[in-house]
Amino acid sequence: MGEPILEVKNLHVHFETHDGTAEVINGIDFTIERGETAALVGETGCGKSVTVKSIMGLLPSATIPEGEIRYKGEDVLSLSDAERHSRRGKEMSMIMQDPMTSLNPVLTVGEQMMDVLKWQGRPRLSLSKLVRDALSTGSKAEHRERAIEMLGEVEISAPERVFESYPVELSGGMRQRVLIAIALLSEPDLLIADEPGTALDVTTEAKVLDLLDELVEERDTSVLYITHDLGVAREVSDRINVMYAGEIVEQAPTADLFANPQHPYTRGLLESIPTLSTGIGDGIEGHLPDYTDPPVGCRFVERCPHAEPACYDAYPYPRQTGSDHATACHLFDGPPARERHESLAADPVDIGTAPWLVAGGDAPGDVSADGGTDQ
Ligand SMILES: Nc1ncnc2c1ncn2[C@@H]1O[C@H](COP(=O)(O)OP(=O)(O)OP(=O)(O)O)[C@@H](O)[C@H]1O
Repeated sequence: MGEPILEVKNLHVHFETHDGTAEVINGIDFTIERGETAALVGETGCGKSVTVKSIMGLLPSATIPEGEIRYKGEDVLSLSDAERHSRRGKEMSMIMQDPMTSLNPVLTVGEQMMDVLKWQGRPRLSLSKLVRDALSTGSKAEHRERAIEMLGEVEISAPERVFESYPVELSGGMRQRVLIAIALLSEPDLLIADEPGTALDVTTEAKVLDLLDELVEERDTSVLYITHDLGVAREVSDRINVMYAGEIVEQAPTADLFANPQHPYTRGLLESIPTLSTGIGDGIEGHLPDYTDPPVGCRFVERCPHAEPACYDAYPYPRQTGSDHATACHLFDGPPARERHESLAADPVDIGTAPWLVAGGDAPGDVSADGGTDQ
């Protein structure tokens, strides 16, 4: 195992709502190694953005009753706002989902990039430090040159013109490239990419994803990639964490996850990947549970075709189901995949073997090697 850059351990994130406490993130664990691209995959509303905003410290309305987030070994939850702010941008950077709302419409691209270069890594409201730093962080002309160079690196063909443009004057693909340029300006060690191609058409999305892949590979940047699409995760990531209703239900290296998908939810997501022949996937029937009143056992229980009574009552603690594969489902047995956290500790429950592992069993769908299902 390589050196971890980010470790999330037993993270719980709650929100107070009119209907009570929403227990959105329920004890997740995952690690990203240096230079690795990890994906967090799950359908809309399953808690991907809440997870990454917790890592970035961008959720002032949330409480974190338990858990740790370690960046380069440092416990970021114990840092002050100023200390976290100083790591954002410089150490960790984020590309948001929607390029139109992530860019400020009243500032030119150049003004927004210059702001990043001027403010990167500086704690807010520290005037004395600002004055000291002003002497050592490079001139306006140098910042301009660096920003235009970065626009060239994201393959914008007229970088000087785009530097002077307002976001509304650019196409969706150009705006997304600008966001990538801004996120990489400070050469962060960890980049969080929250569905960076979602707002684009399929061809432009593919180009933007390829470009991002190249840029992070050149820089050896670690990436946490957020997507609802397992097909996209397979293209971009070394390791996949499958998330359902605020829990990580399966994690494995990408090739292993596709060769041997285990959790019924993962298999459902695989069946949802559009196939070449039909152009559509089957989707998974049903809805996410209410976060203010989640099931005490498995959160997927109401949608699972293999649910047994025990699944309603017993929390499926993640088990080591392969040398580097973990699954949180009572159909899979194995040693605990992680340290047993008091609040979630559970004894194994025997509900038998996954039907698709039994010869002639009732498989939920034949997952073909290319990730789609044979129709
Ligand atoms: N500030 C908040 N207050 C209350 N609930 C919130 C808040 N932010 C997010 N949530 C809830 O947390 C749940 C998970 O949301 P989240 O945005 O993380 O999902 P997601 O997996 O990123 O979905 P998408 O792919 O649509 O962005 C949702 O039910 C959402 O309503």
